Amino acid sequence: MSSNPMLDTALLAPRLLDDCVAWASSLSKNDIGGLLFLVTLTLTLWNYFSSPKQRLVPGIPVIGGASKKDRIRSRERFRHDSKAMLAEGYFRNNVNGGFFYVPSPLGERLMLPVRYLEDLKTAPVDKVDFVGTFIEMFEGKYTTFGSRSTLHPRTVKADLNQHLPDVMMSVQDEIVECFDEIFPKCSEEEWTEVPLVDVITRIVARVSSRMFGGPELSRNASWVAASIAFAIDGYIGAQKLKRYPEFLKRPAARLIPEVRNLANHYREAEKAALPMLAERARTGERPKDLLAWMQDAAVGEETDPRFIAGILLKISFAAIHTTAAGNSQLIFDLCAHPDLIPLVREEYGRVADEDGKIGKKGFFQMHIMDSIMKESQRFNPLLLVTFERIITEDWRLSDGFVIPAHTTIGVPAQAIAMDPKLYPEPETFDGLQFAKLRQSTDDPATKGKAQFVAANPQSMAFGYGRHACPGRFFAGDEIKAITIYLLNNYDIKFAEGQTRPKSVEVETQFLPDHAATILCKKRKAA
Ligand code: HEM
Repeated sequence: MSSNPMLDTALLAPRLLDDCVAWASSLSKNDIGGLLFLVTLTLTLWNYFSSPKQRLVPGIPVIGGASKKDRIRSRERFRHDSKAMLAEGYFRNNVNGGFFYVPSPLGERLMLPVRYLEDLKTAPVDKVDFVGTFIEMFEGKYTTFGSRSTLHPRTVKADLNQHLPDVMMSVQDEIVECFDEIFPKCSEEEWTEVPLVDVITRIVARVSSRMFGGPELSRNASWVAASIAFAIDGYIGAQKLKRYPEFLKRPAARLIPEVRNLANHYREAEKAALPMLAERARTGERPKDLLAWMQDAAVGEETDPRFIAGILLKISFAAIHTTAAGNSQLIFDLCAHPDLIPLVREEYGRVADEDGKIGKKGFFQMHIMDSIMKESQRFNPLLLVTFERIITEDWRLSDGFVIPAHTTIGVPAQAIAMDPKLYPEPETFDGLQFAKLRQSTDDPATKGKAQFVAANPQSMAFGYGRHACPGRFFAGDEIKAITIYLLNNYDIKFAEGQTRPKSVEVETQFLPDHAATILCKKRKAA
């Protein structure tokens, strides 16, 4: 035998192959079934043992029990009963500042007491990884979800927020057109049943597109449809992929229709954005929209127009279904508490400009609407857990506690919002409580904390720190503008005997019920 191992393998390979072919042709059907099973098992085990493993910190309570069997059961339970599990963990362990693990299909997530947020809020992104949680949740390796580019958060923070008053003027024009074209036709006499979440999602997609690329983009029906479908296909595609072991996900992704559709959505985004970018580059025209700000702020690979078109889809994922969910929940709450509706209409009368539009000051002065939005979000936030991050290296907190590498951390945002230490009667819906708080104090910090857009350890719906949602100021004004247009032009209510639709739990997500409807009637012109 040669002493060169490479050569040995090369010499052996053809014989091995011949032997294998001879052996395989001698196998019966049953043998082949057994062989396939063995190969799958080996690859699954290899995949299991070769992927980074989470280490649990001893002594930290695990919701549902710490034994392997309990954890496997609890991981399944988390798919549809996450809210109760998180509340159990928070109220049993966290009130006095304890950590707890909540098992989930992704593994045991470590829920942190909020006092550690200060230690982590500006941690380096390669060690305390925000985008990684998206990539995991939405199978980003195969769906492209979860971009590490900072172009969109950068421009939303620096440009959109600065130009918000101008943007909101054209957004309000878009809302009028949207209701004309999208909202079901209603009469002044009869109540019409409206599938709320679907209608609001289509309106929010159009309105957001106006902010992304002006009327040219918002009137592009193919783009608007792609921006809605991108999130839905990505979400369903990711759920389907999760059924496969890691080594089978790539081939499976090629067969799952929703994942395959994503390429069409990218094509649609390019078809819409590339001519606009080219025209703007040619003329030097700079309208006040996200596309123009991204074109100006792009550096390096970000300057590729196809890259910008892709980011446009990713920002629509961050902006559309999130805002539509919040807006739908608010409208459900207004139907459940109809006494609040005249107060909102009166407030609008006080703050609106002469032309009926709401300006920068007007949006800020809508304390009643803002308060109801915050209360609605306290009960039904989009996410039960926020501040989700993957710890990539052992991370020592200021008091010496070490979070082991490969741990997904988070904060049980919705459970915190139900803490009687923070809210005197947490289970009672009081739409005006934040407006009263703002009125009752001169302290700017307390007034600030009572706002819908506040992001602090008591109000975690928009996350916290370095990655706290930069789009929340736009989302807040957008929800106000859409809701006030609805209330000014329609009466709304639930059908006789209908109760407030319950939100649907899907792991950490808490989604408005898509099947729920409300009744609408056109208001008589004054
Ligand atoms: C009510 C609607 C919305 C909700 C509930 C929401 C919620 C969130 C949450 C929880 C985060 C993660 C924060 C963290 O973990 O610390 C986030 C991040 C983000 N959101 Fe929103 N969001 C909403 C609307 C929007 C809108 C309208 C935009 C765009 C205009 C937007 C753009 C973003 C971006 C770009 C990030 C990532 C920030 C980063 O990478 O640093 N969001 N959002």
